[in-house]
Amino acid sequence: MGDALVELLPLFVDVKDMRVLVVGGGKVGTKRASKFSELGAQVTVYSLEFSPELESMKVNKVRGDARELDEEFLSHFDVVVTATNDQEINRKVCSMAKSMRKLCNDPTSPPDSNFIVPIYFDDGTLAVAVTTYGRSSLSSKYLLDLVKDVVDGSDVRARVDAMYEVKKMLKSKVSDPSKRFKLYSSIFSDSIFQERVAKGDVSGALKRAEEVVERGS
Ligand SMILES: C[C@@]1(CC(=O)O)c2cc3[nH]c(cc4nc(cc5[nH]c(cc(n2)[C@H]1CCC(=O)O)[C@@](C)(CC(=O)O)[C@@H]5CCC(=O)O)C(CC(=O)O)=C4CCC(=O)O)c(CCC(=O)O)c3CC(=O)O
Ligand SMILES: NC(=O)C1=CN([C@@H]2O[C@H](COP(=O)(O)OP(=O)(O)OC[C@H]3O[C@@H](n4cnc5c(N)ncnc54)[C@H](O)[C@@H]3O)[C@@H](O)[C@H]2O)C=CC1
Repeated sequence: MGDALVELLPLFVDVKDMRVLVVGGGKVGTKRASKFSELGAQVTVYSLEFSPELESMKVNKVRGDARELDEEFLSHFDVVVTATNDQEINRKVCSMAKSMRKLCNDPTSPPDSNFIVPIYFDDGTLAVAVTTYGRSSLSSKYLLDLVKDVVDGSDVRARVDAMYEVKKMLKSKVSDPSKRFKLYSSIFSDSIFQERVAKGDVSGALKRAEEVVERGS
């Protein structure tokens, strides 16, 4: 586990309207089903038994034995999660899904997955996701908490907000993209701009950015 030579590309994916099959309706299956469902996916849970939360959740439920799943059934889905407590079954279903070029997450065996679900925060301005490739979820959570503290104790959100205003201003004022790209860097590293951002003075920072643009053109 975690030692497999698999390199993964981090992506932030819009799962809205995707068809997601969760095999196994226990604790882990419930977590995955509710996350995908919250984000607008069409979730089907296929399991021998369903947790009480799933019973009351608005997802499709199909009662059945995962040993009987076939390609015809899987062909109706874009994404598969194998979360039974039987590793052998999970591996078989995930392998079938991957051979059909589906995305498959096996939360019981990261090396058998072609995507994993990281721990993350997303406040709408910025998002950070962490994984240890299944080595230790608790350590991933520890790192994410450290990152959250750094974000909260720094001016990074104000920087993002100010630079977003700068981007809108530059796109409307400077038509040459190569000039714009130089200006992003000069503005970002300008000490007066930075001082105003640090004080939370986004409009003052934007004024300074405009001065940098006028000076440079
Ligand atoms: C690879 C991955 C699955 C994937 O591919 O998606 C995976 C794999 C495994 N985790 C296991 C155990 C635990 N998982 C948690 C918790 C979380 N696990 C999550 C993600 C992932 N877990 C994926 C990437 C993880 C990464 O790289 O960091 C989180 C972040 C998100 C989520 O699951 O929704 C959620 C945090 C929620 C929160 O705190 O907010 C806890 C702690 C707890 O329950 O409080 C424990 C017990 C202690 C520990 O392990 O640290 C075991 C069984 C080990 C065994 O059997 O002994 C396996 C399988 C294996 O290792 O074989
Ligand atoms: N990724 C993660 O965060 C974590 C992963 N795990 C691993 O995930 C696995 C599942 O854990 P839990 O959800 O806690 O187990 P659980 O016992 O709560 O749920 C298992 C579910 O699988 C279903 N199932 C079993 N055999 C089946 C079959 N043949 N066909 C259809 N459905 C079947 C059961 O009806 C049940 O709903 C375990 O192997 C565990 O090691 C555990 C904790 C965290």
